[in-house]
Amino acid sequence: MTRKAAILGAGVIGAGWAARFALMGWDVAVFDPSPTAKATVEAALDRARASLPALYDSPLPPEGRVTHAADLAGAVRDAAWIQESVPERLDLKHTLFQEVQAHCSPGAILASSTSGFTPTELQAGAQRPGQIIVAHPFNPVYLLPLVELVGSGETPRDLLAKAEQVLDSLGMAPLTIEAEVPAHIADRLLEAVWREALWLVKDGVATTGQIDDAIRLGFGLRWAQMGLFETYRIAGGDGGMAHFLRQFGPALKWPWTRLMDVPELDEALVQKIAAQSDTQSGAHSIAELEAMRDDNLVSILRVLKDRNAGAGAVLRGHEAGLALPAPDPDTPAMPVTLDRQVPVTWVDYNGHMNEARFLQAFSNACDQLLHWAGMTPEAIAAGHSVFTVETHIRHLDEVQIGDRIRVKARVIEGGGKKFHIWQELWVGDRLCATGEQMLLHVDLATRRSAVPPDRIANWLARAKAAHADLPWPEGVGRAVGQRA
Ligand SMILES: NC(=O)C1=CN([C@@H]2O[C@H](COP(=O)(O)OP(=O)(O)OC[C@H]3O[C@@H](n4cnc5c(N)ncnc54)[C@H](O)[C@@H]3O)[C@@H](O)[C@H]2O)C=CC1
Ligand SMILES: C[N+](C)(C)CC(=O)CC(=O)[O-]
Repeated sequence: MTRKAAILGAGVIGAGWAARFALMGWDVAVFDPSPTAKATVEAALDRARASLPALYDSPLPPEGRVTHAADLAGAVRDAAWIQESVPERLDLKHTLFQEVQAHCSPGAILASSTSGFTPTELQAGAQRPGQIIVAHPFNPVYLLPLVELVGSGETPRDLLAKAEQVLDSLGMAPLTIEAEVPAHIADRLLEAVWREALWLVKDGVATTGQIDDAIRLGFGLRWAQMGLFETYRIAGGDGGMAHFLRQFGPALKWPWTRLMDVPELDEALVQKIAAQSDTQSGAHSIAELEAMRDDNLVSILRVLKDRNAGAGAVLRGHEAGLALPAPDPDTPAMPVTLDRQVPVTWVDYNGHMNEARFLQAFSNACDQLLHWAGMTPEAIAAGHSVFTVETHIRHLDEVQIGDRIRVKARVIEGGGKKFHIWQELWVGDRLCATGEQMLLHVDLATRRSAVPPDRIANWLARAKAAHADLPWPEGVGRAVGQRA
């Protein structure tokens, strides 16, 4: 499959898709007649570059090329994935699909971002109905993994399977929905909450700020990691879900909510909500709010990744496929042991990468080298590990948020009980830090030093021999306060 995506409509959602595809290495052709489309895509790319790579501890593929096509035919030609994100109007989408199918490959995936239309509605009047599916994303598309994937009876199963594969490769989480219903799953839930929130404001029960606090200070934190059913199972105590349903079930019929009743969005209500929203958030521009949202999402997602929970589990799975290739230990060059972007969470009050993060980078890079040498989770489970006994870090230049850092390693001593490693942290051609560490191989049963298993010993001894003729690094063996 060629890795070219066509993005039709480049507003909030189309620009987000363009950024997600491009940062995952796809070439992207955008078609949107609006004179502001280019700027919207550029802004989304900037936000994505500042956030998406920061989710990962491995390098993303080289960024794809983003071009703006003069016409729709030029955009969709040769594209393997065509993503429609024009306004939510069925007539507009029908006209667009007819033109797309006249020019695109019949094998291409033709996906709609629609929030509410079903595939059967979208396919009406199409030349090849089975080619059109729903791939409903969430804003910001370059950070949130969920995509609701829906086909109709006309949709070949292998097309959905292919779509799932592509979305997986983009680091996204396709949720394939068998039933065709208006608004799929997530927007039905969101609409119920949204309707209720509008009533609370209209009835003067709560302000927009109070409602947002009620979500973000409480159940919003639970939903990000456990969703609704798992959370309520716990709320049933040891009696679990059955007890929860018996206890709170009756409230559903009292009822606590306004159910399907929709408040009239007359000018007075629009003004009331808009004024409250201005008071709540008007001090910030939309761009500032987007940056805050993205920084917070990156931090939340990274914590979830560490805990392998919720969307963090998706990230982990995707990252496993992005790992650096293992080097040949006999190569007479320092291998790159870490290649990543500096995330916002690594920056301190001085506005640069905090000293503790240099140790983290060197520690992760050292673990990577040892992993290549054979110190795998299985080897560790069998009792073979290392303990660090000494570390010396020199900070030679500042590292900023978003910088791409590369660590290179040299094995000075290896193969026996001692493992002496020299590491250099580079940003482009700037050497920003060096780290020198002495580690001891240990037997985890006795927790005392021991020679490593042959496989690990041989790999490290070969790397040491391969590195031996490299120029001796300036700074090896330095101590704090040493006279020049
Ligand atoms: N905004 C949101 O939160 C979400 C929206 N969606 C869905 O994504 C779709 C797009 O929504 P938004 O990005 O919010 O809309 P938007 O209004 O921000 O962007 C729509 C873009 O389509 C362009 N456009 C209009 N006619 C076109 C045509 N014939 N060919 C190419 N481009 C054309 C417009 O110039 C505009 O840039 C809708 O179907 C919506 O339901 C899905 C998930 C979330
Ligand atoms: C408001 N909306 C229906 C367009 C929202 C979505 O479709 C998904 C989202 O990102 O919340």
